Amino acid sequence: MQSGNTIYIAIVGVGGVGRHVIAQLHLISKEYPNLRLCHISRSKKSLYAQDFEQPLPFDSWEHDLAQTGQDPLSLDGLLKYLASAPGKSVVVDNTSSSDVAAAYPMFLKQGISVVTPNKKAFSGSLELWKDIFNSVRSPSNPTGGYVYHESSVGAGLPIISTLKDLVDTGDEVARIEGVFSGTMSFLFNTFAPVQGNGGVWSDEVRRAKAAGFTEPDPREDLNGLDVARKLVILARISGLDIQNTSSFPVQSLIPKELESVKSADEFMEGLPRFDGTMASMRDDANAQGKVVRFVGSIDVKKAVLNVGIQTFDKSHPIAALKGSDNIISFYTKRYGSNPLIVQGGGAGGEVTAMGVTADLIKVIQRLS
Ligand SMILES: NC(=O)C1=CN([C@@H]2O[C@H](COP(=O)(O)OP(=O)(O)OC[C@H]3O[C@@H](n4cnc5c(N)ncnc54)[C@H](OP(=O)(O)O)[C@@H]3O)[C@@H](O)[C@H]2O)C=CC1
Ligand SMILES: N[C@@H](CC=O)C(=O)O
Repeated sequence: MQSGNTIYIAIVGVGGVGRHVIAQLHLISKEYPNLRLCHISRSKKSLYAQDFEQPLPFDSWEHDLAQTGQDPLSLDGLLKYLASAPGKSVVVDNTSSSDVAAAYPMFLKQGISVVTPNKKAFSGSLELWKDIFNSVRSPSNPTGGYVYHESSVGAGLPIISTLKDLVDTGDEVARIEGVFSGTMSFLFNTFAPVQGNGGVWSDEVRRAKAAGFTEPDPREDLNGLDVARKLVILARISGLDIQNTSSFPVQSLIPKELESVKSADEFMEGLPRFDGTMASMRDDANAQGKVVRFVGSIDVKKAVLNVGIQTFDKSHPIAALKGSDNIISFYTKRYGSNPLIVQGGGAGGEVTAMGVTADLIKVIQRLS
């Protein structure tokens, strides 16, 4: 028999991030013996512990999912299943699905906590944002679940927690700016390096996808929306009521001619035709001793957000980034003209899963 203190974990999505979350849960399971893996799903298959007595294995799940996986439960079905658990439960959403994101209030209202790197809920409609945070456990709502989404901005980097700490302790955040996309960082660092020749744009996009930096559909990175989503999340935490990603200018790097192609594969096939355009932009900047980089900024005081390409002197810290690094600067009243800066790998399965697992540990500690 499991005690009421047992915490049941349902993993939704086992791609680049989700599989590392399970591996990291395996690592921490000795420290948290009350943790049970009860459900694992991908888009077309799922596994679940029928009666909660036999938890799913942390090691052989992939084989079991392939061999004995069943049709996934609907989101309502997952809610009913978790609500019947003989203990507390947490949904870990490792998808980029808007449908799963829209279901967070439903889970939270039933006392089921949510941990996720998925940006869709927090950057979607302001109504959904409010519904989520009104459903979270609080003194006035003691039956709600907890929600944590650190990895929705900066992967495993402490961006959301840092901003929340600044806001909660009464600092005045004036401006947040930097490189918010691991994919864009990798692309521009390799395609337009400070020294030496850069690569070919479409080849670098393929490499970013193969490294697990891009969104499931890399057009979501190249169209600027991934960065725009992150800015919406940070702006809302800073106190701005941003309606959605259409509320401010977002520069897209999707060539006009490829805007209407249906699949990501078709897009990748067409992309090499535009390598020359990207190379000209790089070479123009280089001729002025500069490099191009894809950045975002939030002027919190003026409620102005911007996403797009800018040129930087080769000596600028943004020009010197390596790999998939993000660099995010918080200008606040307390920090004055020397911003608080967070920098490091901003994409990839393992580092993103670290942020998710760390959030999960916070939930486990609060529920235990
Ligand atoms: N990769 C990164 O560096 C970072 C990613 N993130 C976020 O993490 C999330 C996951 O990214 P990543 O792992 O790279 O993406 P992947 O495409 O590698 O994995 C997505 C997983 O979600 C599954 N899935 C999709 N829709 C559903 C659904 N409705 N129900 C159940 N499973 C579903 C997919 O199923 P199937 O296997 O069948 O395709 C797949 O297993 C995204 O929201 C992304 O924005 C955040 C920060 C960094
Ligand atoms: N595709 C995203 C993944 C993390 O959010 C990125 O490249 O930053």
